[in-house]
Amino acid sequence: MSLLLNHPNVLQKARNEVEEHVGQERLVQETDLPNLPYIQSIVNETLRLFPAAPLLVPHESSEDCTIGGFEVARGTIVLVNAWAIHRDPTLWEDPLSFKPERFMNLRNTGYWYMPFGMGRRQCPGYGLANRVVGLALASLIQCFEWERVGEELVGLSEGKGLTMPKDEPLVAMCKARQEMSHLLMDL
Ligand code: HEM
Repeated sequence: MSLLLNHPNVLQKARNEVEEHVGQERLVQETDLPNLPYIQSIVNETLRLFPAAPLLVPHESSEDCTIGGFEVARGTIVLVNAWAIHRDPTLWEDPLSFKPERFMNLRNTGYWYMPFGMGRRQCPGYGLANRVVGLALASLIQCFEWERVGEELVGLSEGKGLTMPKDEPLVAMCKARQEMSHLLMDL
């Protein structure tokens, strides 16, 4: 939401997608998600810039190996800096900009995108997490108008903690959309 408030054009594009594929006569539901690739791209792009586990979780190498020219002995604890990989300018064009479009029609993200880790110990909850976050975001966009509290952009600085919490909690203005009030009143 913070990124969307700072990029109203992206928010508008996401709303257009929901309007086009879901409309105003019913609430968005899980089965709509495959038809909402831009919403999914917003989730992907957010997790690229702000991965919830920036260093993933510690792994232990099960055998001697070489990673990027470094010899890693068996039994070494290895931390993968997904945050740095996600912002590497040799892997991403304009890496610090919030551009959900970069994930549209991208079939394979390769080894440079790993908000849920990778391989055998990849997060088993990633499908559930993507659906829950995508559906929550789509619902917030479908049902409410969102605005910043002032001219100033929402601060995106990171607080302390392993999961990169926001430094300051988000404060925003939101109101139910007139067009959706007939559905919201029945909830
Ligand atoms: C946006 C939400 C989530 C993010 C960003 C996330 C991210 C991650 C990451 C980075 C790992 C470590 C992968 C590695 O070893 O390198 C992990 C592991 C794990 N996650 Fe998630 N996760 C999310 C939601 C969930 C949910 C909803 C569940 C369960 C329903 C879940 C269950 C697990 C479990 C059990 C592991 C340990 C897997 C293993 O070590 O074999 N996660 N997650």
